[in-house]
Amino acid sequence: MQHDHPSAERAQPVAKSGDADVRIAGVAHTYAVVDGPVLSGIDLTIAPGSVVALIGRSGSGKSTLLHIIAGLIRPTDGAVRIGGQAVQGPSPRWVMMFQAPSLFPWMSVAQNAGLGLRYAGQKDGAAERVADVLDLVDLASFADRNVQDLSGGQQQRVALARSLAPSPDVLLLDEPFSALDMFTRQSMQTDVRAIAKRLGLTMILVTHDVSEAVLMADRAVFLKSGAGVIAGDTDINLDDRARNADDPTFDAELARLNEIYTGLQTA
Ligand SMILES: Nc1ncnc2c1ncn2[C@@H]1O[C@H](COP(=O)(O)OP(=O)(O)OP(=O)(O)O)[C@@H](O)[C@H]1O
Repeated sequence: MQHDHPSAERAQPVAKSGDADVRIAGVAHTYAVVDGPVLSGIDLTIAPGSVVALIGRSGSGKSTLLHIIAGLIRPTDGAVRIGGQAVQGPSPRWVMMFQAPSLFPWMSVAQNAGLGLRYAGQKDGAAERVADVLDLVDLASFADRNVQDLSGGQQQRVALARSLAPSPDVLLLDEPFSALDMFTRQSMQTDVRAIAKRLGLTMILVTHDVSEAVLMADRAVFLKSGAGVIAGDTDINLDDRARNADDPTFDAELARLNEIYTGLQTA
């Protein structure tokens, strides 16, 4: 595996994503089979090119909110706009990455990465674009390999390449690294943040792991279990060089966020 350094630092002709903000206004959601709202009165504006972590305990509605932002669930109330465009369904401009990479096992790495372009109807220059995104995720030399021969972390990189190929404005991550071992997870966290920053992507990440938020995000938004409301919202002011578990400022920021999180559970 070749991820000692973030490939995002390399100069490659990868198309920049358009800087897009995400505006969530008055979003509420109730599932038909569940008593009471899962989300209520969610107002949130996310700056273009920023990385926001949605943190909350199991069942607090994080995934529901992410699915609403992705256009995979229509909210019971309220609306989401991305770069000024109303979200009314899935789009290649806002793409979601899940915990399971769901690749086609009979296809090569490059073929899987190219599927994002096929879904988006972008045929022109597809081979070059696939080569660019595979380079971006450090898999250039794996292009012709069968995805079944890759490690879990490498398969997640293929899924990331597939998501990035159509040059989305917004990348939505639903705990995508939680099945990976600690070292692979940390390199993915660092690399994905670097890639998002390089491309100008707005990124929203769902996690219940506060350290993942401190490693990856510019801002943490806390959802409160039971109420389905935003109960905390704080900037994470860390230099990228301090975003590793060995840095004292990282530890201090982690302790500060843990305190907020713990306080919300007992309030
Ligand atoms: N499709 C669905 N139909 C009915 N209820 C659902 C559905 N999806 C989620 N729920 C319920 O909505 C609530 C919030 O679920 P959600 O998955 O959004 O929370 P979460 O914070 O992402 O949890 P986790 O961290 O466990 O994934 C839970 O009570 C869950 O059981």
